[in-house]
Amino acid sequence: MVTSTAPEAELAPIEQAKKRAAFACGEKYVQSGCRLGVGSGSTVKYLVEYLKQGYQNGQLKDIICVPTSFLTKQWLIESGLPVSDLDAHPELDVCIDGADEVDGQFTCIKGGGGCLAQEKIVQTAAKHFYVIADYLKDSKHLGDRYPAVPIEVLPPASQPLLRSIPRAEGGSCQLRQATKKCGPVVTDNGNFIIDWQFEKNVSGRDWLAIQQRLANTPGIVETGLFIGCVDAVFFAYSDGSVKEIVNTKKH
Ligand SMILES: O=C[C@H](O)[C@H](O)[C@H](O)COP(=O)(O)O
Repeated sequence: MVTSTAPEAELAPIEQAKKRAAFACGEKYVQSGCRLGVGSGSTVKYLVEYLKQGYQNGQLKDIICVPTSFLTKQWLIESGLPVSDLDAHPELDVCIDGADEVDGQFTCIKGGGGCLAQEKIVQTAAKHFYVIADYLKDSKHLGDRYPAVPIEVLPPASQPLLRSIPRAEGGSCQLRQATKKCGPVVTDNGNFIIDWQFEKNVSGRDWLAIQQRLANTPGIVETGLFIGCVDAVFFAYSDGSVKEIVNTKKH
């Protein structure tokens, strides 16, 4: 078992939860020789810390890390971990990523940090997909915790899509704006993000059908809906416990 050397007591409770989820998942599903997709976001940062410790102390040998974003790639490089890509390693053993929300059917919303298209590509290349999350992401119904589905779009399609998505699916759409730059957020792929605020409390919503309609719409690159792909979620709770919830439908 790889142990943490970071002063966990100094972390805020929510950060402690993220770290526990990441370390628990790493301990169970990352072994020497693993070809690993490494997701994006603040929870994944702790996974990178876990990998760094294991790699440096020799408990994780010959691992290959395929990042899902520019920032994750930088973290991996700074940590001295072996970084590759899908050109060199098109098939991965495992992908581990965070999420903005995970519902009772293991459907996830991702992309709150603007990363979703590369995440989905890397996830799809992996045999197994594990989500690491703190207790704020655990929901019964999608939308209980996170208010919108991020959608990556080609810039020339953004204005028509801001109108056509709510017309077709209800709710409302906003072009995500940058905070320290004038204008919209630009993704790692040079695209924009539309946040689709869907209507809440719609019973029996078919997320798969919605995903398929959106994915078939010209100009939409990918959505932050991850459906039917999660093997297990590691939720870390405020009492310090971590629970692995296995998706029995995938096993
Ligand atoms: O765009 C970002 C990614 O989809 C993240 O995995 C997701 O937003 C969760 O990030 P965090 O661990 O920071 O809550």
